Amino acid sequence: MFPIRVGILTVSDRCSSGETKDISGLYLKTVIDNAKSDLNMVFAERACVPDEIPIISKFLRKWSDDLELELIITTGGTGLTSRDVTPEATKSVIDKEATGISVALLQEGLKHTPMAMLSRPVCGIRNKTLIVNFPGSIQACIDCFAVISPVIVHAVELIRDVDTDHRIHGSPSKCKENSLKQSKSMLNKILSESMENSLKSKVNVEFVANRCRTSPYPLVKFEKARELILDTISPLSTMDVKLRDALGYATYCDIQSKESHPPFDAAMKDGYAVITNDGTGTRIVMDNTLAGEVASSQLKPGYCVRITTGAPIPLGADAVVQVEDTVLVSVDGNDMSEEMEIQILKHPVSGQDIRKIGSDIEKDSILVKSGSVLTSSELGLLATAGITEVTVYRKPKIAVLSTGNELETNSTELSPGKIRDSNKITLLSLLKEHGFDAVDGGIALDEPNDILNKIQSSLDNVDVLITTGGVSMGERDILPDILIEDLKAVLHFGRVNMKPGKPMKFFTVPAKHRPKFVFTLPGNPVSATVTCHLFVLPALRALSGFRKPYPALIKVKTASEVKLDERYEFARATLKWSDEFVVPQATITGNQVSSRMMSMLSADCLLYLPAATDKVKKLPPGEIINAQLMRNFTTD
Ligand SMILES: Nc1nc2c(c(=O)[nH]1)N[C@H]1C(S)=C(S)[C@@H](COP(=O)(O)OP(=O)(O)OC[C@H]3O[C@@H](n4cnc5c(N)ncnc54)[C@H](O)[C@@H]3O)O[C@H]1N2
Ligand code: MOO
Ligand SMILES: [Mg+2]
Repeated sequence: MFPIRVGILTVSDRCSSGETKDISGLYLKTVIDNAKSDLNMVFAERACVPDEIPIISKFLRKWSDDLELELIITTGGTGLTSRDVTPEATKSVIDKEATGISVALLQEGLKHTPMAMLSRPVCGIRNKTLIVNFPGSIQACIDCFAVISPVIVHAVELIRDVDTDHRIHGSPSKCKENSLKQSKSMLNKILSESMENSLKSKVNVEFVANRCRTSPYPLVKFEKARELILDTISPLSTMDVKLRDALGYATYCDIQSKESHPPFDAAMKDGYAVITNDGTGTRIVMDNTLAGEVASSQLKPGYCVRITTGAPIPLGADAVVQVEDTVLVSVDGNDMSEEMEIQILKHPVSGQDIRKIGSDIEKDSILVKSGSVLTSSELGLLATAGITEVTVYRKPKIAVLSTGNELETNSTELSPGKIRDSNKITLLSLLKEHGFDAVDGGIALDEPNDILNKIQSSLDNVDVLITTGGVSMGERDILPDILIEDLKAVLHFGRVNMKPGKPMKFFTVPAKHRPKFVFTLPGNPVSATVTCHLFVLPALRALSGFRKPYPALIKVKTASEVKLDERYEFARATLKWSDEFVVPQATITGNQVSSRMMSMLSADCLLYLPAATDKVKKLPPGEIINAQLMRNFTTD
């Protein structure tokens, strides 16, 4: 059958006055344009009219009577407000109602929201034209189009009395589903482009034959790239936080103890506070002091005070004798409720089992240096010394943006040519593992305007943007051009002589208060993860005021021969400790191709493998090299 010509009539006062953009109409047009052959439909007419019955019905009549369109989809004006009159206008022009379609639309809507029951779609036939009412929202249009598209061809054939033995229709085929999925991904583009104030990129992707055939970005050494990043970065502003909110932050200044600890001479044992000169022998128990109390009387010769660990030493006492070195001599009264006399078995030494005031922490001593990361230990120490609030560097706000036309999320089944966006979850989680929260900046299509708008909307809200994909030599690897041409970004380096991660770039983008930092990581999942470890995490630490931004390297021993690459390589390896080895033994995790996340999975560390030279092309087994740990170790 001939393709079905579709008219799209948007009914909305606000759209027709130009107050808002007709996104739903644009979506329906795009879905039809995109899926011509799959759905056997072509876009024919589109208009946007106010919520007025005479105007709506005029268009419906004209498109049916004069243009003889097979299908008219209206969007908008189906609700309950006094201005919603699309169903009335539709009723006024149709000859027959197609109630089943209305029911199907309502059923679909109700799956998503009970609000769908407030829509009053009317579907019917005028002449040979099928007219269907969709609600105005973009989500409703997506859902409703998915519902009607599998039956439309057949419906039109029936309306036109076509010999249906030869009809081109059927159940919703894979092909149709795929077209719809693709249109959904186009929707992102439509939405970002039709947003008010959306930016238009200057980058042109049309003249592909014009592209550079060699990379314009010089290769820099790994160490140089790291240096360029840290030279650009200075810590962000500071803030005062309560101790319990300070975990993982770096201190702005040296922190001094406000108090001595212990704040008094304290017992280190449960026993008796004594006078050393009394030596061994019997003592009268004159008092007792629990931790938290202060003995009321001064100790006299021949007496002792029962004491618990942590309790203040009574005046006059100069040693504590642990209870194990004493025996009971007599009790006070007939029950065992109170000790009267005890015997000291061992001669005490002056100062024995007494923690002197300030022996753990001296008042005014420096407890934590500026730029130290606050872990549980620092926080415990500060709490001990009477610190309740600290000034720390704030951590950067971060967004992670994936780029690529091929990326799909949330679909149970992938469309042809598509893959899942795995970089997003990897990077968000990696950052979190290292104490940095980041937000999802979405997915940008490899389209200049979409990339520009997605970058800009992230940059509006963050200090650091991390992107993946679109930075190598492909015709749609346009991310760097957009940053430079549209956002006036300063490129600090454009390629690094390393494997994986060669096309990684680092930019600063001028902004009102302070520049924003953009790390454009390669799209290959391993390259993105490894460059995040090696460049992004140290940069985030530096921004957060960490005095030591780089992870420490350990020495490891190669388990077998390692072939060296011409680039400095960061191979993923597992580590094995054993009593025979002085250093752990590193075994590379199989194929190290940059797309293979399996190589990261069991890896304990990144091996720092030097680049091959004319003389050295491989490392023998047992060679000692540097490695960066990637996880905490536990054992069974
Ligand atoms: N002619 C040349 N081609 C390539 C070169 C080169 O020097 N000359 N470099 C290669 C290297 S090395 C790398 S690494 C990649 C980097 O490519 P891009 O950063 O431009 O990334 P894309 O082309 O967009 O994607 C590459 C690869 O990764 C997949 N990908 C992208 N995003 C994701 C994601 N979010 N989740 C999962 N997988 C993703 C994408 O589908 C591609 O397969 O370029 C080489 N080419
Ligand atoms: O530099 Mo790429 O990251 O090797 O695959
Ligand atoms: Mg590419």
